[in-house]
Amino acid sequence: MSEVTKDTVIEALRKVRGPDLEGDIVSRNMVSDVFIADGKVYFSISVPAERAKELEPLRMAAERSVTAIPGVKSALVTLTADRKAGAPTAKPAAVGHGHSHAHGHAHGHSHAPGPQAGAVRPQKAGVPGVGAIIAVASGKGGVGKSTTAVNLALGMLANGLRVGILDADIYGPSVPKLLKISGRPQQIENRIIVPMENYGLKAMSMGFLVEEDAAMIWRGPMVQSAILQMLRDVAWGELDVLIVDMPPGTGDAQLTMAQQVPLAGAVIISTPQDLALIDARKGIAMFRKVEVPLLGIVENMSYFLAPDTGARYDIFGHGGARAEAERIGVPFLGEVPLTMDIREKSDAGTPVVVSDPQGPSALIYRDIAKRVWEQFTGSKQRQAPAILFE
Ligand SMILES: Nc1ncnc2c1ncn2[C@@H]1O[C@H](COP(=O)(O)OP(=O)(O)OP(=O)(O)O)[C@@H](O)[C@H]1O
Repeated sequence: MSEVTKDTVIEALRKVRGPDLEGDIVSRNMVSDVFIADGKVYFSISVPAERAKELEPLRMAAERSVTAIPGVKSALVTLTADRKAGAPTAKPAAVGHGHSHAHGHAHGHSHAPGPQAGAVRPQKAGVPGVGAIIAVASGKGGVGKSTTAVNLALGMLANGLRVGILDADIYGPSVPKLLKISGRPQQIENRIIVPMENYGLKAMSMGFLVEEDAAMIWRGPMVQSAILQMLRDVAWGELDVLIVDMPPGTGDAQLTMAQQVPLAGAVIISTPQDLALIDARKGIAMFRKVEVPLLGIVENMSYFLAPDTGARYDIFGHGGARAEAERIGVPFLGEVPLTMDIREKSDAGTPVVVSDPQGPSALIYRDIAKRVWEQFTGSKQRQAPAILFE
């Protein structure tokens, strides 16, 4: 069977008429970049936000015409909200999110303030009902990012917030295991799926959707598209905060993700070692580049706590992350020791914050959760004057 190419897809889309039957969607510049992998085609069509519902048939027509191409297994087409002509295009000042393209799904459920809702600078559309999306990231793998993300999310929940977690680590999803969730999420209407849940925490992960290793062959654009779908096509409900467990590292994929997800802030996890700190620095530079506020650094595996005596051993160069945070002017959020219970309870899918909620490790995570939230609300206040709709 012949390989499907972008050109064949674009040719097919030239036959789809634009809104009001004027021209076609390709010549009217409404089609995003087209991603093709394994016979599956992904792209979006930008339409004016207020016409999204009415233009649903256009989306369906595009999907049909692409599915009809020989060799195409399926097509996933989404509508994204277009920016109104004349909307401000200036580059954002101190905060804002660089991107002028609104990624909001426009089919029906979008009531989030779009970039045209009176905003002084362009904003990525948020996720309706979700107060803040906060990334947990690390400059490199293996520093305990996922363990910290899960316990931080549960710590925020324990502190009284409504919380969800999105596992954006497509190649090595760990949230299903860390939260002991198996099975597949339910689909409700029109591709919208219900998040899984355990310990009161709503969760979404590629691990729930595809067989293990299936995602390994995916290329960057598919990964981004999958993450944006897990963000926007999931019935998250009302949440104060959605924690995003980012893929480790600071490559192009991470950068694109940091740009595309409407992040309210980022938390960097590092171990105290020099090498990890160099990587953490790269992580910080990445978020600065895309103008996502840095809520702070957590030092993981900061010191060792002996299981029997509770004695503390500073064997990892403890304090490195705090010193680094001070040096570069980023808040320091706290130190998590290396302990047997954190490791064993994570492996068992019963994170310390829920399995031993009054234990010393749980209290440390709750304290960090409190600081992250304080930093977020603080940074929101600092941003407020520039955002009219708030
Ligand atoms: N504070 C801690 N004390 C003890 N063990 C820990 C701690 N933090 C993480 N670990 C353990 O370290 C290992 C790596 O943690 P985790 O999977 O969270 O790292 P990660 O940075 O998300 O890794 P990757 O980026 O490769 O997915 C796990 O076995 C985890 O249980």
